[in-house]
Amino acid sequence: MTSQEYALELSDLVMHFGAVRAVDGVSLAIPRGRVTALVGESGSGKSTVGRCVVRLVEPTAGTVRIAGADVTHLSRRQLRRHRSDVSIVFQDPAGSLDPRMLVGDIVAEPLRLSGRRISRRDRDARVATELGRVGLRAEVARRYPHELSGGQRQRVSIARALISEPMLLIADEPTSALDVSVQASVLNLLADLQRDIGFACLFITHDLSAVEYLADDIAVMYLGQLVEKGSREQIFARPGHPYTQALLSAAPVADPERQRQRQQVLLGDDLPTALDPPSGCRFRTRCPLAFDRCATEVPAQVEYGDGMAACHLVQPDGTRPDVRAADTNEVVS
Ligand SMILES: Nc1ncnc2c1ncn2[C@@H]1O[C@H](COP(=O)(O)OP(=O)(O)OP(=O)(O)O)[C@@H](O)[C@H]1O
Repeated sequence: MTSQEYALELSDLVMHFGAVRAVDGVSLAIPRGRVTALVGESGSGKSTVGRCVVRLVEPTAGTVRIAGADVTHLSRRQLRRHRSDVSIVFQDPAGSLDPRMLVGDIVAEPLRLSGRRISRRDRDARVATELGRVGLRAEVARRYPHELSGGQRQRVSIARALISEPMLLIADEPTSALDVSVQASVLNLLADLQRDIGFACLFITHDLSAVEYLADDIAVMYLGQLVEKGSREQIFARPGHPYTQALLSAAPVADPERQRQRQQVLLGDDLPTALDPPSGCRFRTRCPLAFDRCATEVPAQVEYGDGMAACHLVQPDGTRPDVRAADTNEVVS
């Protein structure tokens, strides 16, 4: 693939906040029209990757390319005007929508900021179309955010993000602040819109099961680094990295029979800090399979199936460890 065929390319992206190594050398490419889920626990650096892409923060090092163009050092203003547009939907719609603005003005804001002239009538028509696309009636344009439910507000955020027809959408935990009862409908809406419109998407989530029907590819992040990448099929069927295996074992399974039979690997809550990550493999302090080499040698990213895994126990011939077989760990059935 040439650079143009990727909606997003991150090369060795680094974002340090002082001594906090939030993102520490992430390389990732999303082809146009495809969805990559970026998964990992809270604090692993996922949101910071998304914020670097839309330039809410300026990366410490590395490059961000959108549709082949290096946008790493453009100002946010320049980025906005860039032909290859990128939008973001945040976790909390209440915090990201200005409470003093009417919904219609919120949704139309990207059109105003783009600097292109557009008549009031065309603008209102675009807003009505966009609200319709996300399942809201046109009258909602004359309401304020506080008059809407959480799910409706997140639909407004999605309408605002899509009105400028971005090639790339960053969706940062778009359903995790919502009531469980509406999470699925917002997730389905995003999946339908992505299929209809065909934008590329970086879908940030801590919940692997949420991406099973949405993602083409999955990238797994741990303490600022990617530990595994691969197609959705491969990650679910043959996860290579012990961390991916543990995350999958913790995700709820719909089938009660499978849920009973599977083994869950408990990692505990003791995620080390990004201030002082462990030497060698960063996952080793929680890995049930860690051995001497893991403390001294940073694992290389080896080719594994259709992606990569960074673990001393994964081999390019497809050999992989199995965390459930580890007898040194708390393994529960
Ligand atoms: N502006 C900031 N200043 C200092 N540290 C920050 C800043 N933003 C993020 N961090 C730190 O960077 C690390 C990664 O945070 P980030 O929010 O990217 O993780 P995350 O995986 O998205 O988690 P969450 O799901 O909780 O948002 C954390 O240790 C966090 O405390």
